[in-house]
Amino acid sequence: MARRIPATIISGFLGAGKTTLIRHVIENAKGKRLAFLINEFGDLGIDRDMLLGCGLEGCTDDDIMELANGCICCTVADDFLPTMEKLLDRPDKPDHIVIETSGLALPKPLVKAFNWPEIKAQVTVDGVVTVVDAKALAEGRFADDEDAVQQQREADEALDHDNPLEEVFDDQLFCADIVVLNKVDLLDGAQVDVLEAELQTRLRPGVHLVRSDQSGVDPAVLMGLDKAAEDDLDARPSHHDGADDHDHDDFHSFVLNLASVNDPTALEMMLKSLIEQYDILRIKGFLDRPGLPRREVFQAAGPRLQRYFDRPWRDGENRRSELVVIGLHTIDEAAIRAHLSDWSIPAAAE
Ligand SMILES: Nc1nc2c(ncn2[C@@H]2O[C@H](COP(=O)(O)OP(=O)(O)OP(=O)(O)O)[C@@H](O)[C@H]2O)c(=O)[nH]1
Repeated sequence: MARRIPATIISGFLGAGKTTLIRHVIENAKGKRLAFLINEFGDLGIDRDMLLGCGLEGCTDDDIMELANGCICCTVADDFLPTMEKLLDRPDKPDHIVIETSGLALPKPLVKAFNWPEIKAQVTVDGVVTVVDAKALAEGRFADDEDAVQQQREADEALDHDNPLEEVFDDQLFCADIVVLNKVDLLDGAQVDVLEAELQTRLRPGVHLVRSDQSGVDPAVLMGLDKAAEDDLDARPSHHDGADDHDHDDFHSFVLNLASVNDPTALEMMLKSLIEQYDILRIKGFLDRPGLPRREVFQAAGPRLQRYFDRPWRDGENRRSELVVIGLHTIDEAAIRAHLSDWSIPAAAE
């Protein structure tokens, strides 16, 4: 058989640092021809646009393909396979394929898809890289809050008490060939030591863990693992083994269309308070700042916010302020929209 193209799957919970890692891989490609498939939860393709906005070589429309329509693990046949076929039909085949899954995706169904005959003949899963937000893990964001579970139990005996955040996080860890413990800059060394020791006990035997700040791991450490992950699915346990897909009804996302933002600090303060009040998991998107030539990226991963300017708005481009919000299915979208009514574009004008 001709040499198959290696594919690396980048997994990791919402906001862990997957796109940051992809950017780092692009910056350190060293002449390798890489193709990227980017998938995200929610209706706006922010990640791909953000990567294209960085203006790097290897960051063109052709290099970065988007897998739209929600979580890759549940849309494999509709979206992933046709996109891969398109990629493999190209005359200039890539040296390596990198796939960023959405933060809510289970990696295992995707790995499984590499056993489809059309794909298996040409591509193999070199490895699954799982990025972990060290700070979020230290804050216990993926573990059950015992008080909340108890309250729920008292309120409704029939409720399913599994924690969807923990399940997704576990599945991403169980499937990993290597784990990147990212955002260690937000913790002190002793905290990272404790976290790393605890995390290591949850990984499959032989899975290594590397620490990082800004996902700054040498791509040579992550790529070239040669694991052929599609051939050892049984070694990768999942909370969802036996089910065809997992329940994205556990999560909800919506898009906020905002007016031009004159006072970003006030907006930021409002969003910060909404994140705390409504336990928003992730916000990301772009802001239009009147009079300024560049669009502003806005990010929130849990309670931590970030803003920075990326590329200039293009001539004739519709300057829009759009943010994707992701939370659990219980998130009160109407209340969040009501709090932001002063910033919002009236529906008719959208
Ligand atoms: N302090 C700190 N922030 C980081 C680090 N890595 C990434 N971030 C920030 O965390 C936020 C989320 O990073 P992304 O790379 O977009 O995360 P992601 O996993 O691609 O997010 P989703 O695709 O939405 O799941 C951004 O604001 C990053 O700038 C890090 O090592 N330290």
